[in-house]
Amino acid sequence: MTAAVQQSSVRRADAQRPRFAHPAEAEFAAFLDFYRIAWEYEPRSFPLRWQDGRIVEQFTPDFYLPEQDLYVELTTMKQSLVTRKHRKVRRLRELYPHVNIVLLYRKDYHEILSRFGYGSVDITSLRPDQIERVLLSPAEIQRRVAELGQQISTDYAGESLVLVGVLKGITFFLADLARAITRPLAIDYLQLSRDLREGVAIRKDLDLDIRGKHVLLVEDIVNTGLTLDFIMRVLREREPASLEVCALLDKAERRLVSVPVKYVGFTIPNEFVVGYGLDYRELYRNLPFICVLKREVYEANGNGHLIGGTGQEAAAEAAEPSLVATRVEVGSG
Ligand SMILES: O=P(O)(O)OC[C@H]1O[C@H](OP(=O)(O)OP(=O)(O)O)[C@H](O)[C@@H]1O
Ligand code: HPA
Repeated sequence: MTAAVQQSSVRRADAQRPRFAHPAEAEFAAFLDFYRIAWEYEPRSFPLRWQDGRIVEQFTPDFYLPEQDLYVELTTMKQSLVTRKHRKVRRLRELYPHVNIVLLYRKDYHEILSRFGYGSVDITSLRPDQIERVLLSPAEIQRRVAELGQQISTDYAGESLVLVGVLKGITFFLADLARAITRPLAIDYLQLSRDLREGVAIRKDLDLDIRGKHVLLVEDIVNTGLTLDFIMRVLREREPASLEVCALLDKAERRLVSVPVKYVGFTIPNEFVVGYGLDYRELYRNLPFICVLKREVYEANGNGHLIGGTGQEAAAEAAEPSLVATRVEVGSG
């Protein structure tokens, strides 16, 4: 079964967009959309004062961010407004101590990202304006990894397995997936070398003997399928009890050879992506989200500003016909 999730799942179609009372609210909603943080606009009013059993004062925070169970009230630098809002927030906290609320100044928008697993956005000297678009937020990745872990745990009930990760893009996905699986498991790694003339070869082989074992091959991304096809043939010769594949990302449009990927995290459009283990010339693996970078970033790298090289590879990848603003699908085997 494959469930499709619109790329704009946390965004709203124009017709569904609320009428914002203030331009700053529309700007904040656009900021949240960019980082794929789910939001609701003014979903709840909190009574603050009563007289003769009637509500005489209430407070409706501007936004609710369900992923963090957090209300946000935006504020300006205007002192009279700030004082009034501080008073309302204080009162709300007294009356509803379990409600999380922050009063947010425009200059502090980016600070809120750390609550959503973004860490510091310029973690590798990457500025927000160098990101073309965020494809998958940390919360979306973690939710899907947890689902995959559950599904795999169910499918391997009563068994133990060997997770085989293909270095190096697998670094974070394998670490998270392994902890989401509740079956006993061993972890091993393969590393490949690629040579234009010689093709793909094993640079670092497994330490474990997988004969008679249930093997789950874990990949960060499948494009043409050529890498996976090669690895599957090598591993099958070792006669495991079973051999299945789990890939976080599937660029299905690029497939040249058919490969059986039983567990798919997300089917993504044909764009070059970085983050959460995926690199461009070894950079950006430590971004906690997955994004498409602006072309100028690759060009800067290609000129040797960051890590050297010609930058042609990713520029070529990035230049391939892409389905920008199409959708990300959540798939399962
Ligand atoms: O389906 P294919 O077209 O064969 O492409 C998929 C391969 O590309 C990526 O590796 P990459 O060369 O980026 O190495 P890395 O994991 O070390 O970053 C990925 O980890 C796969 O191994
Ligand atoms: O989109 C990608 N990003 C990073 N590394 C990759 N290796 C294959 N595809 C990709």
